[in-house]
Amino acid sequence: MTDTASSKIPVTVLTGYLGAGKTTLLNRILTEDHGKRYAVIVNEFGEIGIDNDLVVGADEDVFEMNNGCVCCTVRGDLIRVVSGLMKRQKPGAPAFDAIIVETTGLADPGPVAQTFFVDEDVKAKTTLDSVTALVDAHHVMARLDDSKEAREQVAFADRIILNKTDLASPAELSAVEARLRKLNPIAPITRAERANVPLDQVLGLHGFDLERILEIQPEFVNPPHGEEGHVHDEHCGHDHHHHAHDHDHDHHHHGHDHAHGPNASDSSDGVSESVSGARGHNHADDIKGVSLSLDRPMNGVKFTQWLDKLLGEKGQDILRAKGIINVEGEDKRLVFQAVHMILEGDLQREWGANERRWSRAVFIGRDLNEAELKAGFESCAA
Ligand SMILES: Nc1nc2c(ncn2[C@@H]2O[C@H](COP(=O)(O)OP(=O)(O)OP(=O)(O)O)[C@@H](O)[C@H]2O)c(=O)[nH]1
Repeated sequence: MTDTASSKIPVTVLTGYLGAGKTTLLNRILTEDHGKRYAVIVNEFGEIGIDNDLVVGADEDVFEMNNGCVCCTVRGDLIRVVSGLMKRQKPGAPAFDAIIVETTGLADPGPVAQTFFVDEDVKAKTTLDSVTALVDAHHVMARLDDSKEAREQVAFADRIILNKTDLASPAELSAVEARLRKLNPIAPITRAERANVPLDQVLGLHGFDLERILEIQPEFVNPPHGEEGHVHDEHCGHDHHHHAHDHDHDHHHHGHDHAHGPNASDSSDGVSESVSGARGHNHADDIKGVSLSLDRPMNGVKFTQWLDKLLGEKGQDILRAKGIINVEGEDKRLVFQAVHMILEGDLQREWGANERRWSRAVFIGRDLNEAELKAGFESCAA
């Protein structure tokens, strides 16, 4: 590949399933004393900006791409944001040393990475440095079983960070590593707690390997179906007669069914584990996000009890929950985070004088009862 990488802005894509530790790593990168300027692009699930607010020093250079359906809209959004960033560059004095893209936990990193090869404008100005996958050592085995996205994220990575090692035994960690190796025999695996990896293992790797990606996704540099330049071939996997590409763009829903080609096939006992059939693209697993908000202050005790009970009862199905709560009588924002039943919460910075003081939360999971969640959330009002 000919690449005048030095003059192009390196892009690091952070991937990894819901709750794996992407934001934790991002915050580490942004707070470390490196004297560099990073532009951050956050792609979040659900229509209420929460991730954006959980990124430290988020005032300036964080760009949000807010969409439920990553696979279809992310490329347009990303091109728009990256092009916008480039306009802020002055000749000879780059405004940014690097761009970091945090993808949603439900995303196949393919379309994001693809953007840097397919769009001419973006291609001319940026270079994909690496795709780094965060893995939750405690939950990943179950997710590799039931989620094609989780498998894709691992398979696609140039580097894997096996995070949350504090939540797994040495034997479990070895078993996880063996499984990751089957999906991705090449990417170095680094163990980490709270994503404490040296930054030189994440940034400036020159690690993106197009050759390898073309083995996993032969369609990688072919613009998607329906876009200019798309070439139909045997990898396309579409049924052109029933072009079942009509997902509803209701942002509460990620349960759309793309029916692009064969479904995931998983053989966990083979030598290598396959991600899916060629370009299989099926999110039929009925995962959806429910966004909740309330302008009235909340009773902190009621809210905590409600959340504990909810996670205790439905934690298996709640893949991820997080929120920022306006607690009555409290000047600080209560931030909570959950991955299944593992809940963390603490009071973080004070509400700003001009900040809208409201509570908001997002729950992502299977079979979520939106009406029940909403009623429960609102019953915590002070
Ligand atoms: N015990 C433990 N918890 C961790 C570790 N790393 C991150 N966490 C916690 O795991 C939760 C999820 O971390 P995030 O960094 O928000 O995960 P994420 O991948 O950005 O999540 P999404 O963007 O929602 O997919 C938070 O509560 C973190 O504090 C770790 O190494 N050990």
